[in-house]
This record gives sequence, structure tokens and C-alpha cells, in this order.
Amino acid sequence: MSAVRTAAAAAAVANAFAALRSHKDRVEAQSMRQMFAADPQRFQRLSLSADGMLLDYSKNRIDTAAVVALLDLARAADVEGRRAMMFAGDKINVTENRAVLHIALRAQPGESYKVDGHDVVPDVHAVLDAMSAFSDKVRSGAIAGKGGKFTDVVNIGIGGSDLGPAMVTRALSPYHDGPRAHFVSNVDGAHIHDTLKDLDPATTMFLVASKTFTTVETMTNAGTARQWIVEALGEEAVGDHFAAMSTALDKVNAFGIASDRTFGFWDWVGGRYSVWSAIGLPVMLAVGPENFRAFLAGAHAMDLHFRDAPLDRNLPVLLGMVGVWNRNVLGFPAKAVLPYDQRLLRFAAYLQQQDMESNGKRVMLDGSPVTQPTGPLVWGEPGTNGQHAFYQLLHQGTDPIPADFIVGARAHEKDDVHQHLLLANCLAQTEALMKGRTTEEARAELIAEGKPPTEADRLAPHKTFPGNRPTNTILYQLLDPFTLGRLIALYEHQVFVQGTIWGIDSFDQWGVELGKQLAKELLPMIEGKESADKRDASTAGLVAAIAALRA
Ligand SMILES: O=P(O)(O)OC[C@H]1O[C@](O)(CO)[C@@H](O)[C@@H]1O
Repeated sequence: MSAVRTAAAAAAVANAFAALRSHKDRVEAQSMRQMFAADPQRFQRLSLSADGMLLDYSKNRIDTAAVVALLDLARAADVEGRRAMMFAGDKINVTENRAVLHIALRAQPGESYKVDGHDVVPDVHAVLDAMSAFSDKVRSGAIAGKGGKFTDVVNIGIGGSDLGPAMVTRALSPYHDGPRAHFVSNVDGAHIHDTLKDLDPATTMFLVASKTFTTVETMTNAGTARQWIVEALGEEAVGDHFAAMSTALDKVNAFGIASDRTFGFWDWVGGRYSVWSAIGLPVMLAVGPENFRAFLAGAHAMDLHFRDAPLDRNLPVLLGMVGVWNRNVLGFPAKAVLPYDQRLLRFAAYLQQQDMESNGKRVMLDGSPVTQPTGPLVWGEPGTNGQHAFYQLLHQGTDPIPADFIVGARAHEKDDVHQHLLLANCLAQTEALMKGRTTEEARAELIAEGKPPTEADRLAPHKTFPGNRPTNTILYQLLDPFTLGRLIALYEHQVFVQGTIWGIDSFDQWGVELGKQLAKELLPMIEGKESADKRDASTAGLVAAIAALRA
């Protein structure tokens, strides 16, 4: 089967899109408020629970007939066939000629995933076992620094080599009983300097995380860290105080990190899909191998659900297709991700790379321009903080922004006061976004508060909420390692589903290259070693202004 769409397949997708669009006017003729009033079974019809994770998509401008048309589109775009290709290790990342097998990273012993005929699962488990042994020794102090047991671990990486482990480590803080974890990503020297300021080199371990081991931010920060160790403890301490995670083992070796401190992975793991690989080592050091394996098991459970559940009972498929409806039929260009969980503070940042680096594409697999708008702008912040910042725009701004609300029924903390309030706020927001408040209702409330009718008339438009604003709610019991694994894998697969509908390569990232190339050219100009005269007038003017300000 070819990864690239044939003319017949493209026509089938175009027809399915046309059929889908025919539902728009009917659906839009009613508000969600009216739809809920007309159908007491709406929640049952438009929500889905699988293994304790509930997706409520009933608060979308959608109905069952539109969902059927969405699933027809999923079939026309061959989501099932492409899913099978991914699971079979086919090279569906066509521009890099690579398989896409992050699912193999969470495979259980005895399962088999093949790349070019080679079963990669034993390789995955060999690295996982080596990571576990290393983590156990670091956590117990059997592997120690010059000053004894490691108290702090600093992960140096960027993009997928930072966002995943940083987000997961924070999300799993109730399970954190290992050394303190720090994450340095930005090439801005402030990041590493502020991080190292309070650390003791004698008890600090650095993990250099880079798939390619060439990324300039990471290599620069690793060099600074190396110098910090050498200055404090001498050159011979480097071996004890560094470990690395990479696919480029030769480059790690050249940096001076021994092979028994190097944890490898493979080119079929995309950077933004790598938290399950050796890149997850800082997570494992923090929460221990057992919890890390529970995290993998959660993702694996979602993989099996995605692979086996029929499309209409499939969480990633439904989440993805509702997103397609909002993006391509209703035309919303953005999507907010709003976890009602403070420990998911970095979840939106993580998803930004996950979704936007994957589906921020403008050509299809064969290089022709896309026929539909692709990935939305993804952004967000935990509730309830966001409520006191940008929700004003969500409720009364001119552009509706679909949002995913994510919440656990239970908290790790014993005190229910906070969790009850958190849950009430989460539900209140989705209800308010759906129902809104009419001008008549606003006016009646003002009168009931004792405002004179003229004052009520004046204020009512400001207190009117249009409502009819789409949200999904994702509900689970508790954010434990298993559930977090499921949640992340849910989003990975929804990105896959949408990328399949749009016919794009969700697994390359050429869009980040041009800036990298130009930065390399501009560096000698910033350093004053080359003239910037040949650049465009703005860039040349800025280089000159920087030089003047630095003089
Ligand atoms: O792990 P590496 O090779 O240092 O790359 C870091 C990040 O850079 C990118 O290639 C984008 O610049 C991401 O896809 C990747 O996660």
C-alpha cells in the first residue's frame, strides 16, 4: 500500500468532505442550547468512555448525523489503513523515509514491531532495562558524583528532548522520590546560569538529551555544563557527572560520555514522540523505573484501544474528527487546551510541539498544496488561572475558540475542598461556553439585583454571552502514571488521525530548518566578523543597531 494518496483516493476524500459540509447549515441552524433542550440523550449519544477515560464531545456544534459523516470521511481517508501501516512499521514518514514506531517504545515483552524486517521490541527492552539499572543505582547512590549521592539532575535538551520529559516529570510530582530534576533548553545563557546558580557541582548529574546530538542550543548548553564541572571538579569528573540519550552514539562518544552512560534510541522515533524512549530518563530518575513502566503501560493501553476499537467507539478517532469538524467545516483556526490540573502546567507547551510541529504543514505527501486548512494554533494554560486571564476572550471575544478541558475526578491531596472547587469551575466554564447568557437573561438578572430598567438596558449587552462555543471534556479518575501515559497517547493518535485526513506528513519538521540555516549565516555578522550589508535592509539595520548597543 502506498503512503501517498492515489487520484481515486483523493476523489473519495473530496467527496466525503463535500458530504460532510452538507451538514453544516442544518447543524448551525440550532444553538447547542437548543440541541441539549431537544435531546435529553445528547450526552449519552455524544460521549464515549473507554477504560475509565471519558471524552464528552456533546458540547460541540455537532449532531449524530454529522458524526456519521465525519466517520465516513475517516474511512474515505483510510485512517484504518494508514493506522495499520504505522503499526506494521511502514515508512509513512515519506520525506525522511522513516517508520513511525513510537508505539513500539511501549510494547510489552513478547509483542513484535518490525522495521525493515527487524523486530525492534527486544532492542527497546534492552535500553529500558539498562535505563532501569542505571536509575536504580543513581537513586540509591550506588552511582554517585564526586560529592556523593546525586541530589540534582539537569536535563539539557530542547524540543522533544525537553518538552516531554519536563512536562511528564512535573505532572508526576506526587511520585517523585528521586533526585531533583531541572530542565535547561534555551540557548539564552540565562537559562543554564539561573539553573546552575543554586546547584552543587559535586552532587549534580547532567543528562545531554539530543536525538541528533548536533542541535546548537543543546550542544552549547552541554559545553557550558561541562566547563562548569571541569572548573569545579577537574576534567576527570566529566565521566561521572554526565550521561546522554541520543541516536548518534558516535557523537556522544566524541563528547566524552562513556558508552555505559549512553542510552540510545532509533530514527523511527520522532523527537516529539520520544518521551517514551531513553529521552524519558529524567522522568525515570525522578519517579523510579516502576512508575515509568506504568506510564508506558498507559500509553500501550491507548495504542491497543486506538488499533482495535471501531471508529465510532475510538477516543483518538473521535477527538481527531471533532477537531476536523471545527477546523475544516466550522473554520476555527485555533484550539485551547485547558487542563484543570496544576501539574499539567506544561501540557499545552508539550502539545504545541506535538500538534503544531506535526500538522503545521502546507503540502500533502506528494508535495502538492493541501486542499484544506491543516493544524490549528494550539495554546493554553491550566484552569483556574486561565479563567482570570484570557477566558474573557473565550466567552465574549469575536472568534469562538474550541477548547479541550482536561480534569481528574480525584486529586492526590486528601483535602477535597480544592478538588471540589476545581471540578465545579471546570464544569461551570464548559456550561457557560455552551449556554451563554442572552441579553434578556442578563437584563432580568440586573433587574433582580435592583438596577433601574435604564441601567439594566445599558449594561445588559456587556453582560451578554453568545454561548454556542465548542468544548470537549476529557475526564479521568486520577493523574497517575498510567493515566498520564494514556492521555498523551490519546493526543498523539488524534494528531495522527488529523494528519491522515489532511494527507500530510505528520512526522517531519522541515519548517524549523530555514531559521536554523539563517542563524548560522548571521552568527559571524553578530560577532562582528562579517559584514551584513548584503542582507535585507531590516536585518542589516538590526545587526548594525545591535553592534552599536553592544559597543
Ligand atoms: O533531539 P534533537 O536532535 O536535539 O532535536 C531537538 C528538537 O529539534 C527539532 O528537530 C526541531 O528543531 C525537534 O523536532 C526536536 O524535538
